[in-house]
Amino acid sequence: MSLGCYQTVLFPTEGKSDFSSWNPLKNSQLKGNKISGVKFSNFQVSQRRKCIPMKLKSLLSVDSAVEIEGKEGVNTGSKYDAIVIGSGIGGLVAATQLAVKGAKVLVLEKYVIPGGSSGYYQRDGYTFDVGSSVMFGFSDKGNLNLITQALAAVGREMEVIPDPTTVHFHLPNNLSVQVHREYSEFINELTSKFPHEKEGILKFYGECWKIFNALNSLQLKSLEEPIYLFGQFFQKPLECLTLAYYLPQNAGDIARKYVKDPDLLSFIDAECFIVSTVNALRTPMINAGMVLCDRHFGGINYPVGGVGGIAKSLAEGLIDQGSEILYKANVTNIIIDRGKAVGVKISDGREFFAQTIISNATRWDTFGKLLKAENLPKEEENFQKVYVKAPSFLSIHMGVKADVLPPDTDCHHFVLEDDWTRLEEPYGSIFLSIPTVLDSSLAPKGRHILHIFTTSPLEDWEGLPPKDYEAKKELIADEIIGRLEKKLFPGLKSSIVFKEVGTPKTHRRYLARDMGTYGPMPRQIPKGLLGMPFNTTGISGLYCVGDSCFPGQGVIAVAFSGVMCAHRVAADIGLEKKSPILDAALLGLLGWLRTLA
Ligand SMILES: NC(=O)c1ccc[n+]([C@@H]2O[C@H](COP(=O)([O-])OP(=O)(O)OC[C@H]3O[C@@H](n4cnc5c(N)ncnc54)[C@H](O)[C@@H]3O)[C@@H](O)[C@H]2O)c1
Ligand SMILES: CC(C)=CCC/C(C)=C/C=C/C(C)=C/C=C/C(C)=C/C=C/C=C(C)/C=C/C=C(C)/C=C/C=C(\C)CCC=C(C)C
Repeated sequence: MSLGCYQTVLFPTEGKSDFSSWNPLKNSQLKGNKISGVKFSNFQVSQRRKCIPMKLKSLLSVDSAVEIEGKEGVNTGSKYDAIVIGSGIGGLVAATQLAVKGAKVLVLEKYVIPGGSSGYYQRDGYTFDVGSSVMFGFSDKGNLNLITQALAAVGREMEVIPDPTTVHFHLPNNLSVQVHREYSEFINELTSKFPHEKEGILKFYGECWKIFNALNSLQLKSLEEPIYLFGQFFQKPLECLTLAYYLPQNAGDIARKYVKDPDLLSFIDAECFIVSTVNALRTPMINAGMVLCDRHFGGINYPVGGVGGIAKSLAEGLIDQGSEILYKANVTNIIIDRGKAVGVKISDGREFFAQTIISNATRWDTFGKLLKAENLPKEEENFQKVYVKAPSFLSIHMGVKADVLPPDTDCHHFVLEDDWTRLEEPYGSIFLSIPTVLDSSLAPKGRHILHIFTTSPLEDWEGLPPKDYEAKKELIADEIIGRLEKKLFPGLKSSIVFKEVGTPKTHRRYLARDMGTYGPMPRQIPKGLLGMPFNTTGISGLYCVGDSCFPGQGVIAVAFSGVMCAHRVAADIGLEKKSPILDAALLGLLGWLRTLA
């Protein structure tokens, strides 16, 4: 089965390459501005693979993007309906949703391929996901399969491989829990470890299902658009009231209503930490409900060929709709005219203008770098009071000899060996994904990919001379790998055939995220999702999309923020119904509610 084409893209790690001299296409088959040849992989169907009937239409060739780079196709003087700064999944979903509503959109991306933290890179026959490989919202059922829906909106489908186990936890006191795809199997496994808490387990996860079912019954659009929101309240009053009830609540408080065992509460903390980088007491209950159930409802599904295919397909679909993407376009300023955002300037001096500007950069980057920090709107001040930047990550991408993994090894692991208090500490918890367990085509024959990551603050890596920086990378990576060798895979170190380490500086540089942050996290105990801003900002014509918008971190979460953003922008530029009076009332109400957080 042919897979489509891959361009070899390098994702150099800090200290190895200089960005200005970096030629990302040097290993590809590019000639001039065109891809002249592509690499097709033949698939070995993994035994665990059971494809959901979605056919892979294409993984994008980047021809169109490269042509745009040749300046054809982009009308720098003309007005677009929207300019999107950044092509992370949030930005791409906003852009494609707007394009299918009839808007003319220009996406400006600093890097050479789309996707941001959902991008990919290739080395020595391996295709590595830059970030996580745990894909929620990628099934063929319900209303919450937002990744599937975003692709379908622009006529794209991807073949996916169902993951039988979302994650295998390896926790203190030798607690090992596999989160099976089948809900009943997961509950059986958890209650077998905590038989005295069976009722509490059923009640806590039962509340998660109440939220999930309410969410899954709604048509998801902008919660900042009153005609839609009131319409949903009218059509589904119970479901909307359920969501309104849980909106200001956190998962940890609800867990404590039913569960007393401290190890079980710590397990629920670990469940939440994976999706919010904070413990359950600080994780909004709506987000917990969403992810702790979607993994059983639609299941976790891995895209054949790697996560990078999602962004590539969206970018291709966007261009099909008559909109445009310009790569290596580093936006340095948002242009404001009489208080309204009207355009952007990129680092080579070119300016582009549009009716609306949508920033997929983080709010810290948008309001700290692309706009002058002294003009920080009140709303943003409030956001920065309630949310801080989550730490960045140290990531290790490795190729290993396949025989080091025992048969039936799960794809995703979370490791915290001895001490629950280290859960949120830097280098405390280890995330491990082995996507080749599901899709063997991502690595050369007889090899597996191990993608290991752990939280790490940027401060740990600043100010080091290059030699010390390299030595520190080796030292910390060696320690993390050693822990995995001891806990999971004896002989791991000697099985390594490829290894590349990325630090928070790498994340900052190549994902253009302030401090290399993973996303926003609440400064203290939040009021659930109440304080999380939506897409409009204090500046007319300027919108934000991505993980510093409601509902926060996560690929599916930023996809939802993209859907919401496109709807709100479409209403504001006349492509969807709008009521100025109701708008003013709802936006005022939402602004006031956020001040309560
Ligand atoms: N790190 C991980 O492990 C990982 C992996 C996959 C997904 N995720 C999830 O994805 C979420 C982030 O998605 P997202 O859509 O918000 O953003 P993103 O950070 O993935 O993408 C933002 C994009 O904007 C571009 N950009 C930023 N500033 C720019 C500028 N000034 N000019 C031009 N381009 C610019 C970046 O290059 C990047 O491509 C995270 O919350 C995380 O949960 C994380
Ligand atoms: C006032 C008002 C407006 C109100 C009204 C009421 C209502 C109606 C409401 C509504 C609401 C809604 C609709 C909401 C929604 C929500 C959602 C959709 C959410 C979502 C979420 C999601 C999330 C959070 C996700 C996340 C995820 C993540 C982060 C992931 C990650 C992963 C990783 C890191 C990986 C791991 C790995 C290993 C283990 C290896």
